[in-house]
Amino acid sequence: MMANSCGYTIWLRRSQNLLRLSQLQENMISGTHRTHSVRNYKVSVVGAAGGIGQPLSLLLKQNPLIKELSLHDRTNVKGVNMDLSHICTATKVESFQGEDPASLVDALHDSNIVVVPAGMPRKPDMTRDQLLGANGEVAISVSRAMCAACPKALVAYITNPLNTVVPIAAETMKSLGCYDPKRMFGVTTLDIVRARTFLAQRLKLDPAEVNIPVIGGHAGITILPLLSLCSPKLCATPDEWKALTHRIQEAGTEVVKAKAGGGSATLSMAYAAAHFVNSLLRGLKGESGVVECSYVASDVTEAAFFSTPLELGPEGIKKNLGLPKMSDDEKEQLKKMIPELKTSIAAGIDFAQEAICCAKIAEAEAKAKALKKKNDKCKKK
Ligand SMILES: NC(=O)C1=CN([C@@H]2O[C@H](COP(=O)(O)OP(=O)(O)OC[C@H]3O[C@@H](n4cnc5c(N)ncnc54)[C@H](O)[C@@H]3O)[C@@H](O)[C@H]2O)C=CC1
Ligand SMILES: O=C([O-])CC(=O)C(=O)O
Repeated sequence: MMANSCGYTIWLRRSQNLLRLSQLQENMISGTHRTHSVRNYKVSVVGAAGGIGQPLSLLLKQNPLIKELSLHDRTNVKGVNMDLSHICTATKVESFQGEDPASLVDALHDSNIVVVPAGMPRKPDMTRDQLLGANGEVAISVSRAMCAACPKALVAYITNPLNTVVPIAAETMKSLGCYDPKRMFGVTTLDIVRARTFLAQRLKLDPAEVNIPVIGGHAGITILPLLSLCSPKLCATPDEWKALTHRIQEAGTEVVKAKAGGGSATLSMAYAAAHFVNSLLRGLKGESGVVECSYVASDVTEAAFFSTPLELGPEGIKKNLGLPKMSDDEKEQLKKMIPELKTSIAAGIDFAQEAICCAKIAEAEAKAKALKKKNDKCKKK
């Protein structure tokens, strides 16, 4: 009896420690204390069975603000759902599988946030732009489903080429009359995660102590880390400065090369996206002072989409904080990236317009077919 009760006490202590650990993890992810949080939101992940989708869903299952996690993928998502649903957090998980638009509409129904890591990753020697043919359609199907299922949700795209995918989504939602630029985001958080990591290595600090804005877009020279604003201050030679900027801009390619045909960044991206989704949730619940950089519709430069620090709120973007103060060299780099961003944005608008046109033709053809069928029936009578 004594031994049993002693064993039970040890077990209880251990499980309390376990609980404490998971509470700690939740707090780490959320930046909030569990007792002050409200588990109130539905978050959907499109592409949940993929390299990013799975670890992202695992992290979101631990977020104390999420009541319901809805997983969608074309394939293999049922097992991911079963697996996650055994984790002892109160977040309810459900899954929807299939290529048909109806399964996506069902998955997204009444979501507060839709996060999209669906689509093909790069292989070595590919540019992100080369993914447009394979991935452009993702933004169209998600936009259509959102207009039907959750027109007021915030949407966070991860899918590449991000600089083009977000304009495709915006154009598609516009054509359906449900576009709200305050609610659409391209996730560039991984660039900031990387910048903080590399700068912390250089400064010999904990990355948690390092802050830096990264503006622009999410490909090559359109990724502009503002090293002049690094906190704590970075003292380095111009060559070191250049090398650090280049490393941050090409970090995605570094991972693609290291994975040697096995895809691109997944775990660091899942970490970055979980952080970004948590910031969106904190904004939704009315927390003040939540600021993230993200690629959004913008009028701060000549590019119609651009990432700058944004204050987040219950409606998505509360305030675009605009371009931070830059050094002369950073201003030059900004000038150089704008034509590339404009080209990527124009490609997105063209892609969406073509799809809108095809959809209209298909709709007209279906109507004509139905009318002909009706006329033939009448003639027979
Ligand atoms: N924004 C960023 O910083 C980053 C973006 N990415 C991008 O994220 C995307 C996903 O990467 P991974 O997870 O590594 O790829 P993956 O191939 O491992 O997973 C993609 C998943 O999406 C699913 N999928 C594809 N089309 C779909 C559709 N129309 N509807 C529903 N599900 C669909 C697939 O079945 C698969 O499970 C890629 O385009 C990649 O380039 C990757 C890293 C960083
Ligand atoms: O490089 C890629 O293709 C994936 C990506 O966007 C990143 O890791 O930054």
